[in-house]
Amino acid sequence: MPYQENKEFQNIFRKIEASLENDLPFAVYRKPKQKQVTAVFQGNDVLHKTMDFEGKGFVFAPFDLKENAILIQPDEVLSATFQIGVKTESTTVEFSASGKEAHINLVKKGISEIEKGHLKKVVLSRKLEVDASSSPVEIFQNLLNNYPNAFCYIFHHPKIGTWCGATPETLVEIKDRQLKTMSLAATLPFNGDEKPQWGTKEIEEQRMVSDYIQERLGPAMEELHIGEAESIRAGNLWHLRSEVTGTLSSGNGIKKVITALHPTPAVCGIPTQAAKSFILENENYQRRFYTGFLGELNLNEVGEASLFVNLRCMELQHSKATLFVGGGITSASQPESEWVETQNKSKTMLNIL
Ligand SMILES: C=C(O[C@@H]1C=C(C(=O)O)C=C[C@H]1O)C(=O)O
Repeated sequence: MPYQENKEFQNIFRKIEASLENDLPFAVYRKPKQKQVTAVFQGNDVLHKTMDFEGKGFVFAPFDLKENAILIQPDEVLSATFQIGVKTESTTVEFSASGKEAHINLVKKGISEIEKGHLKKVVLSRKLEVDASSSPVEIFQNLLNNYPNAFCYIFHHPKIGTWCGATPETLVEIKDRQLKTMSLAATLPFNGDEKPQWGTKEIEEQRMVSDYIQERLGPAMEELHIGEAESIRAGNLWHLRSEVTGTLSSGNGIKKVITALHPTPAVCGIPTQAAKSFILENENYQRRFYTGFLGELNLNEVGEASLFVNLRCMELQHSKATLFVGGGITSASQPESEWVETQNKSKTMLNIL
């Protein structure tokens, strides 16, 4: 078991190991920039679903909501402070070119749909399989140690599988009708302390996400404010992000906000339905929970939610890990660069395996 002095934390780790052994559902997570780790354990293996988002617990929703959002019921909730320990040595990751041709062809097809005027933006992704010698608990501890600014989680349900990740993207936080979200898009590699130089492609791509949030969320809000775009670092990458804040109009709740926002153009495209159909018909695999969302639902109080987009994530199966990576395609995209971008994104998980 990974070492943490804190007794509460050791207890959580032991319970994770016991739940994995007994094949019982749980979710353990730490919110961005916080020290507290929360663990939600369900006492039986029933697969609970929530469609109205009125359930209470930890929600784990797929990209395509038709497949239903899973809810881990909070039969036992524990929390502990996590002391950040040693970062994983950053090793040079050996990339595999497997899947390159298929991804490049997919991106070319996406660009051609955009050129024909059927789409403005589409997010295209792929999966890659690698060996994972560490245990799920060790992998989770590596995520906690390496990505303090991300939402780090591990999720297990015997009927769904084991997933974990460190996502930089908030879907939405709602408390007392106050809402917070973000408009996140565009990617450049992080090289030392150099500030990223954004081109018009990236600036335009992020503005499209902000415009979408304004358009979709605006009608449900008493007021909505979208901040200036700024560069934020996520592991070995830079992104462009605007903070979004506002007050929900009375009568509008979590379901309304989720329906308005998910799937955002940061993970799907514009227009939403056409981009989603293109993704479902053309990507070479099933996304399942990648680019879905996850987090607290009515857990501390009814009407409160703290939800994150499931990016920089992987599914763990025995000693294999399946990683999921994608990127936004616009008319200015170049297939080869989009391939490299997915390789760079895969480092977030490859670095800690
Ligand atoms: C789709 C992913 O990331 C999203 C796509 C981005 C982009 O196109 O530049 C940037 C951040 C995320 O909104 C992913 O990490 O797999």
